[in-house]
Amino acid sequence: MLTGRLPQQGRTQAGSTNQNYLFHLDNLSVEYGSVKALKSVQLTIYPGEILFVTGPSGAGKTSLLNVLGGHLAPTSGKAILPQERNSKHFVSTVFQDLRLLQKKSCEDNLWLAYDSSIYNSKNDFYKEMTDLARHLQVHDHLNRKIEDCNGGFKSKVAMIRALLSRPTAVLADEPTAALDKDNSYRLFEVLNHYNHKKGLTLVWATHNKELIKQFPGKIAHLDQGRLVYSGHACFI
Ligand SMILES: Nc1ncnc2c1ncn2[C@@H]1O[C@H](COP(=O)(O)OP(=O)(O)OP(=O)(O)O)[C@@H](O)[C@H]1O
Repeated sequence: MLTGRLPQQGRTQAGSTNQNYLFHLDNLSVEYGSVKALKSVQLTIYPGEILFVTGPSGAGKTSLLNVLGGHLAPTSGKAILPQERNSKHFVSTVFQDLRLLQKKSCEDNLWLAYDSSIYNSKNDFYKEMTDLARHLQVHDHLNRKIEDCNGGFKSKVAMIRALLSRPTAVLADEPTAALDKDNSYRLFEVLNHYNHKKGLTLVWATHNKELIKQFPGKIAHLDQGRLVYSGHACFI
């Protein structure tokens, strides 16, 4: 089994922020009317890191991912995002609701990620798509309509679509919520492989402590909108 790389690069000796980061949140807050979803969050994510965002329901995990993906503007503070600094960076988000086209087949949904400027040919894209589908054991049913698939199957399709866009970073919001233990591990192994092979940065909101223990990375733990712990996962 592949294991996660401990993310040391980009840190100065004293542990302070240097400029090689991918994402940087500076004293960032998000409010929805009177609800304070994120409070003065300070967070830096470096290229090639695996970061698990943890915390109880309502702690602010989705809000944090939405800020990182550029889908939600902070109420105050600053978010410095890779996709805004450099157009060669692409950040792909797997939302909790997956955002798949229900009436289309799985394969049609995956083809939405095809971009002729990043693939040499449609054959190359098709090969990568079928390889990923085989690893995640969905290859026999790619002609199924999304509306006819179960939740776990759909989350795998959404993750494959995200990876096919060859992103710098994947932001995934509870992607294993509908998966059993074996399928959760299988999905994470594929992501871990992309992390090792291609330096993919992964930010993963999850309640799944077993998964975190199995694949070492870092943790950002939120509680009522505050980032109360940021560091290596071995301390959970
Ligand atoms: N669009 C919104 N309008 C008003 N309040 C919101 C909105 N989105 C989130 N909230 C509130 O902001 C807080 C943080 O929500 P968020 O969804 O970011 O937390 P979470 O940790 O992802 O929760 P969960 O694990 O249940 O998905 C919660 O109190 C939530 O009710």
